[in-house]
Amino acid sequence: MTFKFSLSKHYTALVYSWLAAYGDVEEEFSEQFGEHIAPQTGKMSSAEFENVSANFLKWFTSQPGTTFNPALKIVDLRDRNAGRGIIATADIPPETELFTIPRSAIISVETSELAQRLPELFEELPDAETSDTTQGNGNRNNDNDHDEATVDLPASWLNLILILLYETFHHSTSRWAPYLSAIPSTPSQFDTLMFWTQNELAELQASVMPSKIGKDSANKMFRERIIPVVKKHADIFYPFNASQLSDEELLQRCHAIGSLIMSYAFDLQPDEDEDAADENEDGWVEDQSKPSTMGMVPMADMLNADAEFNAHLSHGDDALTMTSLREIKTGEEVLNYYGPLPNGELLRRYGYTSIKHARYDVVEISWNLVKQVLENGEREDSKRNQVQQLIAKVEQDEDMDVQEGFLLERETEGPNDQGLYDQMAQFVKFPDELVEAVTSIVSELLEQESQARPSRNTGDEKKQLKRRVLVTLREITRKRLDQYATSREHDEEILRRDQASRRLKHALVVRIGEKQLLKEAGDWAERTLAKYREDVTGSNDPPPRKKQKR
Ligand SMILES: C[S@@+](CC[C@H](N)C(=O)[O-])C[C@H]1O[C@@H](n2cnc3c(N)ncnc32)[C@H](O)[C@@H]1O
Repeated sequence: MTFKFSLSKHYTALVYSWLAAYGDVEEEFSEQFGEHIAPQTGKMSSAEFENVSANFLKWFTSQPGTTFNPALKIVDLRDRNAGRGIIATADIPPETELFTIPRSAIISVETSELAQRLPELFEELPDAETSDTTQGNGNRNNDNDHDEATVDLPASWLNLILILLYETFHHSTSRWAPYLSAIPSTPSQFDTLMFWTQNELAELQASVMPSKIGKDSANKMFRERIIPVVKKHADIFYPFNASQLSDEELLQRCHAIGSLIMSYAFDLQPDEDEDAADENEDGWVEDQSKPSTMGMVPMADMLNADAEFNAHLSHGDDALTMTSLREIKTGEEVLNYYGPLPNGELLRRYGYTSIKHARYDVVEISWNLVKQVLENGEREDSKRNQVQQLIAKVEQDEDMDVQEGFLLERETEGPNDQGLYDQMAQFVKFPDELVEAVTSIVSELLEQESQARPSRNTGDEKKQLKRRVLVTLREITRKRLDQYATSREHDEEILRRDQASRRLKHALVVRIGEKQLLKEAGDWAERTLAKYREDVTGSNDPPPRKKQKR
């Protein structure tokens, strides 16, 4: 069986890591556009909510070529902050067709009225250069310095933003009206990091996630590449006689639509039997060399998701089909998969966290922190000078590329073909590049020491080196943990009390996950060190220390 990796959401997620961005947009949607904006699901009564779901389902099933398994039901999951979702109302066997969406029902360049009215727009937009991406799992030079991610959107993104601006401006006459009413459209409906206040973001403590939001460059992008297009073609974008939005209002509309695309849109791959994607040994297709267009896929985006999931979307020539991967029991939620994302990234892109995604948590270690630990490891000035010289040498070594920083992560396999995991994720090693850089510096230091005091040579230089490297790595995890204002235990206690706001809970899950990973990395260094401790004597290994945090 061949899966598209992350069931297509992966590309969306990657693309959005270019966008990575949204201003602290207050909810200021103009009254004049109220009629075009879907009601806020958060504030809707249950009856209204059900009504919107029912209208959407009726519209969906009336589209030529759609199917919807009668053992499914769209439900209100707002009591657990999960919006709409789909559950099974009867046991569903594996490999059962859940629903089918013909390509003609998807909102994309192929189906868009805007693309028919202004075809030149969709030929004009060149792909933006992706000079600095902020991909979630990539290494990045960051010392919790909160530098801003820069943003460049590929054409498929810009195209879909224009198309959705058009459709939402023309909501009441859009052929997707009942669908547009069922998906979010205002900033207050998103919990993605773009819409968090500074105080809320501060709850992420030393996580690098706030630095990845990139709202300034998103603003720039919208101002330069979207707003001028809408203004130039105002007669087409706005319904007849409708008043036009100010630049600020348009900017806010772009932010909401950008967030919608980030958390709802799919990349529309060609028929998966035809394309040339690379399939790995587990049957997961990990990359698409050239993702084609992006689209909003009604019903497929009503599914919530988790790291363990039970449904898969396949891309056929004429239609996309959602299929069960294993038995889905009565009452169980049908779940999609957004990819191997750490909770920080899940929160940034999708506005929620899940304990099952903790296996993918990561912690970034900046080169600055590594330097600090190496320098502080030496008490004498002369030795510190030596270390600084060695650090400078490593920094000039292009092969090492240390400025990018390093990523701590666990070893973990992907989900199996039932959407489950066969093994636990485990921390098994520090990043090779980090070990290499530290080893290169420590080995030269030891060499200099042994030349200065040949009488102290033990003949066990290799073990000595290994040990000093491990001590440094352990110290790096401690210093990185110190950058967080509170202890993991303290955070867990707040979560346990269950009185935190929704966003604080998400922040807690992210920072607890990162602290937990740092603990596992430190414990791993400690355990490995124990193997060498008895053999080697005479080092400046600082004694284990306990620092109390609140
Ligand atoms: C494609 S939509 C899924 C449908 C969505 N629940 C709705 O009401 O329209 C993706 C969004 O659903 C929410 N979501 C998805 N999976 C979730 C989960 N496991 N728990 C909570 N919220 C989830 C997040 O807000 C995410 O941005």
